[in-house]
Amino acid sequence: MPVIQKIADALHLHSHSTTFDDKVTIIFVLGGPGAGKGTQCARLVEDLGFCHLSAGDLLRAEQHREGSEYGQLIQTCIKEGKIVPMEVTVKLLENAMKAALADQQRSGTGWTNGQGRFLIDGFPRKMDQAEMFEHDVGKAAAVLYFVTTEEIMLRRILERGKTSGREDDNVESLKKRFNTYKEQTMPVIEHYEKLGKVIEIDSSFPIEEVHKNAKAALSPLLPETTA
Ligand SMILES: Nc1ncnc2c1ncn2[C@@H]1O[C@H](COP(=O)(O)OP(=O)(O)OP(=O)(O)O)[C@@H](O)[C@H]1O
Ligand SMILES: O=c1ccn([C@@H]2O[C@H](COP(=O)(O)O)[C@@H](O)[C@H]2O)c(=O)[nH]1
Repeated sequence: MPVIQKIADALHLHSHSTTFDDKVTIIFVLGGPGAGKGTQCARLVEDLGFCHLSAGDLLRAEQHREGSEYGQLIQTCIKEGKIVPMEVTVKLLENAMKAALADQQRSGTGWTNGQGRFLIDGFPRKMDQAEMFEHDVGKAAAVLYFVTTEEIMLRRILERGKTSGREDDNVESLKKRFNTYKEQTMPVIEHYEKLGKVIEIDSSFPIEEVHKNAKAALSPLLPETTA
């Protein structure tokens, strides 16, 4: 984002609207590879009616979509643990959010009168993505941050790699993913920490215990459903 635009935004010199307003609750979900983000998002979908969008899953689907101009680029980035250019990922997320909000089948808690609630899993992994998403798409209410040791993450990913078929669930790719995480994603977490938006959950414990803690921390942030 150009500096002049940042200053204008900070001073509220012009009004700028995002694609989604505050009827839509957006929670970013971060944590190292294998911290348990996807597992916990699935449990929160069951309990709190979230729509779960994994940036990695959307990228893998785009990689395999016939006719995609980004297939090769995405494949290389994923294998190397690099971040795909933000324009691609932000657009995929925005489209998926629009589709979920337009989906007539989706109803119930948090999904009436234009309301919606999203867990955006594995995103933003880099500051430029965070800035672009919040400027164009919508504001994040909080960042759910799952933390455990590198040893536990390594063990979980290598176990998952036996059946996942993922090209990056191996020691070589994992080392690169850990590096990218430390160099590019940690600054994102620090940024949101300064804004008081980070909910940190220790994900070293069994799945149900982690879920109980995550659910208790998130529930108060969710708006009442309007009739
Ligand atoms: N609390 C837990 N205890 C034990 N195993 C777990 C726990 N949470 C997740 N797992 C297992 O660890 C593996 C990684 O979990 P998951 O896919 O949820 O991680 P992730 O953070 O989404 O990883 P990535 O960012 O690489 O996609 C999975 O096989 C999952 O079943
Ligand atoms: O915003 C994002 C999210 C992910 N990626 C790439 O995808 C892989 C796998 O992500 P998972 O969350 O582990 O499924 C990640 O290592 C990046 O290469 C991305 O570029 N941008």
